[in-house]
Amino acid sequence: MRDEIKEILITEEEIQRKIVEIGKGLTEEYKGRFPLVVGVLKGSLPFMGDLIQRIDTHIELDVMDVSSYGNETVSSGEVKIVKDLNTSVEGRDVLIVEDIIDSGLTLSYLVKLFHYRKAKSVKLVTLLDKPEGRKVELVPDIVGFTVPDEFVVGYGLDYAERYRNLPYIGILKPEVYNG
Ligand SMILES: O=P(O)(O)OC[C@H]1O[C@H](OP(=O)(O)OP(=O)(O)O)[C@H](O)[C@@H]1O
Ligand code: HPA
Ligand SMILES: [Mg+2]
Repeated sequence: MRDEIKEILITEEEIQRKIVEIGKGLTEEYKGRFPLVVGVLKGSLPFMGDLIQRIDTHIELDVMDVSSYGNETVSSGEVKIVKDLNTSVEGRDVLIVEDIIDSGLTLSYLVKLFHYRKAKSVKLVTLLDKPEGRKVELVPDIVGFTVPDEFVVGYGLDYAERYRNLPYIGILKPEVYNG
């Protein structure tokens, strides 16, 4: 374990077991429907990469980069599209894949955007849900784990772009971001 990590919240094994379970459910749900799976950069990359291998039916993949945090631990509240999809969502079953829902600002923006762009359905799967962080009402369709109101890192989640490559989810020691 790295020195800057106070505690491991979710181990690598727990994450991978959960992904198999979520993948089974999504396989049943999307069989014969060719959903557009949208990963939200950059945090969702490890989760999306592992999850799609557990969805045993045809999917199309795209990514979108939306940012509201910059290098801070608190959302600025302003959602910026850094990179849009290459694919039209019109008439498509869209599955958004996220690493975490915290304030809900990023995802409520995306869900509204895809409805506005006439998606047939929009579902949201997130590895982590931090309900105490919510600033807008948003209930994800599928949640891997519920986490406490602390800044978590690892498995895609960063602090100032670091720690995304940890295979587990951990809590950072406060002195790391308080200087
Ligand atoms: O519910 P919210 O408060 O909106 O927070 C969740 C979003 O914030 C993080 O992304 P970030 O903007 O940090 O970009 P990143 O994935 O590149 O780290 C995370 O990956 C989610 O996309
Ligand atoms: O707890 C978090 N950790 C990392 N990135 C985040 N983006 C929203 N919440 C978090
Ligand atoms: Mg981030």
